[in-house]
Formats: sequence, C-alpha cells, structure tokens
Amino acid sequence: MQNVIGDMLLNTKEQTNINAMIRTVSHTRSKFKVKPPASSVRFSVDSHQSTPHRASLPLSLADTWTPPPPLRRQQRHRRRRHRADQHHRDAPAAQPPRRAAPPRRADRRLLLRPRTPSRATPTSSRRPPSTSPRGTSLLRHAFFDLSPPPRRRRSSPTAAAGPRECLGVDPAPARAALVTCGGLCPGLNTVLRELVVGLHELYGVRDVFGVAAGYRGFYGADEDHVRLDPATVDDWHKKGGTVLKTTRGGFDLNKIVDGIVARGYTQIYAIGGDGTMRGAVAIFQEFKRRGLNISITGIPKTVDNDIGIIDRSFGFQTAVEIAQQAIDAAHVEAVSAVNGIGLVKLMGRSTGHIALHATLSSRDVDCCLIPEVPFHLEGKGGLFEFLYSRIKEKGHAVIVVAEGAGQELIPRTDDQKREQDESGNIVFLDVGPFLKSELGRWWKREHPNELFTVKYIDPTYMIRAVPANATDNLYCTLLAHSAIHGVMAGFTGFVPGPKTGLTVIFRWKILL
Ligand SMILES: Nc1ncnc2c1ncn2[C@@H]1O[C@H](COP(=O)(O)OP(=O)(O)OP(=O)(O)O)[C@@H](O)[C@H]1O
Ligand SMILES: O=P(O)(O)OC[C@H]1O[C@](O)(CO)[C@@H](O)[C@@H]1O
Repeated sequence: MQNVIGDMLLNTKEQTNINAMIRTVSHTRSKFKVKPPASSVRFSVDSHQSTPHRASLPLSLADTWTPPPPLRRQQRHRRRRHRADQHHRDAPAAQPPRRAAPPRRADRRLLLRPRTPSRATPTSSRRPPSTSPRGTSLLRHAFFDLSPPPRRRRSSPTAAAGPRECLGVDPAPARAALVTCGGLCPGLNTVLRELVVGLHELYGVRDVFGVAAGYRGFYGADEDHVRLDPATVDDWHKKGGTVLKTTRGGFDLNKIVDGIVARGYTQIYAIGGDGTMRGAVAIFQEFKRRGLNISITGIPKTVDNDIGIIDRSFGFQTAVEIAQQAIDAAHVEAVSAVNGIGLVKLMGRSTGHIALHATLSSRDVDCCLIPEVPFHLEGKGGLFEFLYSRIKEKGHAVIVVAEGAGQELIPRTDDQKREQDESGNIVFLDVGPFLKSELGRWWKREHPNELFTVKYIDPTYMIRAVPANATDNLYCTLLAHSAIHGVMAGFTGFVPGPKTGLTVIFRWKILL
C-alpha cells in the first residue's frame, strides 16, 4: 500500500516540481546548501528502495545554516586582507594637501569609500598630491572610488524543498520523534502518517516514535513514546484530530531536552502552530548550546491560516468547506423566517481567513466580521443600521463572525481580562452569543411590533475536527516529505512550506 502511494506521489505535479528542483539544486550552488560530508551517501528517490545504500559516515547535523568552517576561514582571511588594504590606502588621505579647498558636497560622500589602488600603480610610488585646485579635483577622482560598495553576502532565508543528491545523515542509527501540540487541525494525522511512511519507505529509517500529549510527552512516562511503523499508521489519514493527542502548556525546556537525549532521539518533528514553533526554536537553541547533533524541524499547523509567510496552511481548505455548510444552514434558516438573521461564528483568533474565504465562496453572506477590521454596533455606520437596511431590502440577512472579532465590545470582568490558557494565550470571550443577545435587544427596542428571529450556529470545533479533504491530504504529504528530505539532507532549524507556489524550507528566524 505504501509503495502504491509512493508511486502515486512520484506522478503528482508536486513531485514533478520536486524533481525539477533536485536538478536545479544539484546544478546551482545554493548559498546554504549543505555541503555533503566527505563520506556522503548517494541515494536515489525510489519508493521501492526500502534500505538506501549506506556508507559509514559520521552523523553531522551541526547547524547547517552557518557556513562550513573552510568558508569561514576564507572569509576571515578576506576580511583581514581588506583591512590591511584599507590601512594602506588611508595613509595618503591622512595627509591632505594643506591648501586644498574643502571637498565639495558630492565628494564628501565619496570620502567614506577609498578606492582600491590599482595594481599597476602601487601606493608607495604615487606622486605627492598637487596643491593646485585643478590638481586636487583630479586627485579626488583618482583616489576615491565611484563604484557601488561591495555587497555583503547574506545567506538566503529559504532553500528549495525536496530530496538532495547526497544524504547528510546516516539513516541506520537515526531515531525520529513526532509530536503534535496546540489545537486540532484537519490533516494532523495525515502529516503523522506521511512522516512515518516517508521515513520508512524513502530513507529506511526504522526507529520512528510518536510522542504523546504534546511537548510534555518528552519528559513523560515510557508509554508516552510509541513505536510507529507504516502498518500502524496505515489508515490515519482518514481520521480527524491527532492519534498522538495534543496539549497546550507543559513546556519545560530542560526536561524536554533531557528527555530527548535520554531516549536517544536524533530527529524531532514538531507539528503545531506559532506557540509550537517558538518552543521548537527554544529546543533548537538548547541543542546548539549543549552541542547536540540532533535535528529539529517544525511543520506549521494552523487551521486559522495565520502564518503569513506561507501561501496556505494545511487543513485550511477543509475548514473552509465545512464552514460553508454552516453558512448554508444559516442562510436557509434566515430566509425561512420573517425578518430572519442567520449568525455563524467561525474560528480565527487574530485573522479572519476562514470567515472571509467561507463568506466569499458562499455568496450568501451579507456581513463578515473579522478581527482585522474593528466595528461598532449602534449609530451611523454601525452593524445594526446596516442589518436593518438589508432586512428591509431582502427580508433577511446572514452574518459571519470570526471568534477574534469585536472582542473589545464584550464587557469583561477583571478576572476575565487576565484569563489565559495553559500556553499563555489570552482566552477570548464568546462573540457569538454576545452578538445574538445584542441583536435581540436592539430589535426589541427599535422595532417592538415587528417579528424578528436570530438563528445562531457555532460550528467551531466541527470545522477542525474532521479529516482533511483530498487537496489538504495531498498537501500534508508534500509538507511531511519536505520535512524529511530536509532533515535527511542534514538541515536543522527549519520549516517546510509553500511560498508563491514553490515548496521551500524556511529558516526559523524569518517565520517568528
Ligand atoms: N514562546 C514559547 N516558548 C516556548 N514554548 C512555547 C511558547 N509558546 C507556546 N509554547 C508551547 O508550545 C505548545 C503549543 O503552544 P500553543 O498552545 O500556543 O499552540 P500553538 O502551537 O500556537 O497552536 P494553535 O495555533 O492551535 O494555538 C505548548 O506546549 C506551549 O507551552
Ligand atoms: O479550544 P482550543 O483547543 O484551545 O482551541 C481554540 C483555538 O485554536 C484555534 O483553532 C487555533 O488552532 C483557534 O482558532 C482557536 O481559538
């Protein structure tokens, strides 16, 4: 079964892209392409090849984002040479012609960039500077460089995802741990399944473990570490939620890293939202501080689709589809009542992507309230004024509200102001029931003799507790395999994701 899926994947457009990328990557010298170790392993991407060819090679997972030592030495050498040259060139500038006119404004700018002396005219053999005004101006052009300053080399924040020509780590002793944290999202189980199957089938990594109940599982009991193989995870993509279980909070850095070391894990795959990624960065830094050759990668999960740097997060499309069903129901309820209002609350703490996408695709929504756009209820330009005009025009109205919208309008007690969840996120008050009761009060006050109905639908957990749809399922596979390819190539401290249509791997730094 796994092989069939592997074959299928090789035929997808994504895999074609990956293959194209492999060619590109192997022919261009990407700035942060990992330099294969001397005894690197060659392998072919073949789903049937369960045990890749191996050579005995030292596991080298040092922070692959920093240039390898020989390059650093070269850079140091170049910098020293540059400084020596500069010192040399500065010497004549330190003794300016006594009666020379002060440099013109344009020239003053150039003073910061002394020109590299030409090889044909060594500095020592130059004639002493002339003091005539004409000579000075000539001199300035001879001494000061008009070319743009040398560009500083920066390492790129992304690299193409996909398998590399050479392995950066030995699959035989590799021991992978998978963990899910934060809220649920359609496709979590597919990512887990594809990590297990990919590690087994593509690279022959046999020791793959699921860590139960989020980060706290790393320092939990032995039962929290479950050995996974392709047979165990075979039908996980058909299940909603996460078989491994997820939690918030419980992030104790030292205990987590101690737990990872004690169990001999060499690769960590953390699937979660922004909190999980911050946690993974902390673990990555602790690995570096302790000098541990353990690779860590994060697979971005957010049903809210609120990671701006990637085109789309997995599970989002599925969530939008389910949200549309709720909007359809609200619409039916609204049109079937006299002066009916259908109100749907959807997920979205700080962004209204689910609400907006479901609204635009359903075409039945009159008003979409999202956290990014503040609104008010009463008075000119307020929600009630708008709804009244819609009801008069059509006889009904449909409202979609994202959970993070209008939070500032809801009265809070002091305790509620301070309330946080276990991960430290502010607990939101429920905007759905608040709006429902405010709408009822408004209508009773303003139009006491007219019929009015509000039907409120809250599909919050329904939209994220379902299995991923076909598109998200395929996307989860691409993400999981991109993570594996990155780790097996020797990268650490990265997340895979699509950026303007291409699947790439990002350094942590630019994501958070
Ligand atoms: N700044 C941080 N540093 C270290 N760990 C963190 C940080 N923020 C959150 N975590 C840990 O990451 C895990 C998940 O965080 P959180 O509950 O915020 O979910 P999330 O990953 O943001 O997902 P969601 O988008 O569903 O909320 C928790 O174990 C939490 O303790
Ligand atoms: O009820 P839980 O599990 O804490 O999760 C709720 C939050 O999770 C999210 O779905 C993000 O994953 C938010 O939209 C929502 O506020």
